[in-house]
Amino acid sequence: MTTPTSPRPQPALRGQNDSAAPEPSRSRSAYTWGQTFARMWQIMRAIRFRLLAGFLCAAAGSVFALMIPQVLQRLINGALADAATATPPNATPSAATSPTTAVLQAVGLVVVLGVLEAVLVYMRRVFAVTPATEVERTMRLTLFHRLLHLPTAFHDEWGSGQLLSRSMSDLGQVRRWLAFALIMLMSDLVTIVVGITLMVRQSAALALVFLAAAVPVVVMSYFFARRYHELARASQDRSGDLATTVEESVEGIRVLKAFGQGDHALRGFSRQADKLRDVEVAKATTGGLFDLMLIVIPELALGMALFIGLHQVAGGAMTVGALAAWFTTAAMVSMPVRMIGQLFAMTVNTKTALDRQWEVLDAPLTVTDPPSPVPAPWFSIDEDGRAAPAPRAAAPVTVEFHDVRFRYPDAPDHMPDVLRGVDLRVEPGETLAIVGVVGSGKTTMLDLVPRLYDVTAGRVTVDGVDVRDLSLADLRRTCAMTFEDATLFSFSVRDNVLLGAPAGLQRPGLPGDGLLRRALDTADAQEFVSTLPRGVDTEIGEEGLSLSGGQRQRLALARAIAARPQVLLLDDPLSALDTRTEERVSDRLRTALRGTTTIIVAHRPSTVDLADRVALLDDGRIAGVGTHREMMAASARYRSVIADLEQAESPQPSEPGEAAR
Ligand SMILES: Nc1ncnc2c1ncn2[C@@H]1O[C@H](COP(=O)(O)OP(=O)(O)OP(=O)(O)O)[C@@H](O)[C@H]1O
Repeated sequence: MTTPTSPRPQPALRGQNDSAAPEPSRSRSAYTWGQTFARMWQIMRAIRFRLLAGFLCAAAGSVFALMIPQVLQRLINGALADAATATPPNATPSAATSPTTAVLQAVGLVVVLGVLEAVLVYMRRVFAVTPATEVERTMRLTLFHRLLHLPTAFHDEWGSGQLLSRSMSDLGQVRRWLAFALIMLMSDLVTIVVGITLMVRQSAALALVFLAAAVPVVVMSYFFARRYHELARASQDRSGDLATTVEESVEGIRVLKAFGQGDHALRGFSRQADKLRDVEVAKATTGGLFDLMLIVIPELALGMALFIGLHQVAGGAMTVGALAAWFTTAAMVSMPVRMIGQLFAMTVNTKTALDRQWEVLDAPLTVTDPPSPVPAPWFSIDEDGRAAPAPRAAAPVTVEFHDVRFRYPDAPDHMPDVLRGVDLRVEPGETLAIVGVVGSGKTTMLDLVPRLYDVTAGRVTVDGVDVRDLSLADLRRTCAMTFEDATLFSFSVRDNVLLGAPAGLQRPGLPGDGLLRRALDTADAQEFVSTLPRGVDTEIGEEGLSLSGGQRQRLALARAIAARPQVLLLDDPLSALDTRTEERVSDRLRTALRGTTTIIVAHRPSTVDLADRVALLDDGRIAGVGTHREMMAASARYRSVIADLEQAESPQPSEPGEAAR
């Protein structure tokens, strides 16, 4: 089992030092060929009969094609030889022995064999393509399912392009291999075995010459496979890195433009593209050389066989028909031998693609359901003892941090733990603000409640229940969160806002419409949403990019409110709003938050006003808790942090409405 060890690839923007930038060096897969394909077989089992039918069609097609030289041999040695030796030029041959009839029969047979081969090739496709596409779909769903369940730490470590290329191009490669290369590989082997058997029957000596050529081919195949596998891996990894760069650059296109970094980004991108091109060229050259050998060596063997064969015919040890049939068969066997190079290369690419799948599928699920989840006491419990979807009416919960330590898995060794013994109790229904200097671990604290990360030591509890003892579904229904970066999806406004709303309230016309209106109203989003072309049914662009930062932030806030959580976690929720909008939203939030236990990360003194109490996070611990007034009076450190926040607060846009894009 392997996991990537490299950091996220360098994006183009960071490409200024690209020449010196570390090359992503993911650890090589430790899967053997046997392991990779035994695992693939488990997935292919469901389609094995259809694949077998495809293979039988392909093999039968090849055998029919191999029959054609046999027809030729009979024709040359039989009717044509008789006609040449026994029939006087002006004699009228009988219908039974007429060479014309024999030729017509032979041509008819060749046509029938050819048509049969064509029909069988078509049937091979019919049998193979649909199941291969099904396997591709199943594998894609499995991968996506895994990605959704892998811990946040996994996504910190892996570039999005790497995951994109694994779920798109790698799986396309697997489909092509299943639908074509695998079946052709097997049917080519059948062609080679049947063809060589026929060649041995026609002339063992000539067949021996042909077979002798197989020795260097096998030796070369071994070295080719090793080298090609390395190059295929490098190529697939580099195209994943390139996809990450494209994705990051497109996402950050405004930053690149605003900072005039377009050319710079292009240079970084071009260096990455050059590296991919170099690998692709090396791959094509290696494959080309192998193909060359696969053509040259059998051709040399055929040349030598022709020389020996002509001697045998001259000496009467072989008929002309047998020699002609031998060569036609040898030519037909040479074709799959040549094809095998390409099919082998496709198989190597597929092994690499599969290994890249297994790496993701084998990445450990570290944040999982406990073996016996505790039913969340704040949900009403149904007759079967399961937590019912609707939360019990107004029952605010406590949230507590007990001696919590936390360290990011990818943190450098010299860095101390982010949290080093955090103790904090948030009372039921209370709104508590966390204040601290930049990078002190405020967001990290929020992340630990819904288990986006698990504590390294200590406990986080909700109403006394360790969050790790709850099922993830219950825990995530209990909490709703807004993030500093307000991510929206390419859905309608309604679907974005009701994303986490209780099940059953997410379709138009249901009571969810009231919930939607209230959530939009609280986040002061109702007015701008009503100006959108289709109101709440307006599809918003990819990641909501067609909205301003302030609009996106308000929709994200509405989404958290509409989830009707017991615990609301707000990471600097008003940062993109202008002063007047912030005041309006703050007023409405104060009412909406009543009865909901809320932790709010405050980067601005005005956000602190929303809170009943404030906790100062300093040096990895809670250095004090109290009302803002108490903290101002009691803690010099708090005063200094607040002073820094006031100073850092940037000038607000003067226009009412929202912050500029
Ligand atoms: N995924 C991660 N992997 C490694 N280190 C991280 C990760 N996320 C955050 N950190 C580090 O952990 C520390 C705390 O980060 P966190 O985002 O919790 O701070 P914060 O107080 O919320 O900062 P800010 O005020 O800027 O929002 C920082 O030093 C940060 O660099």
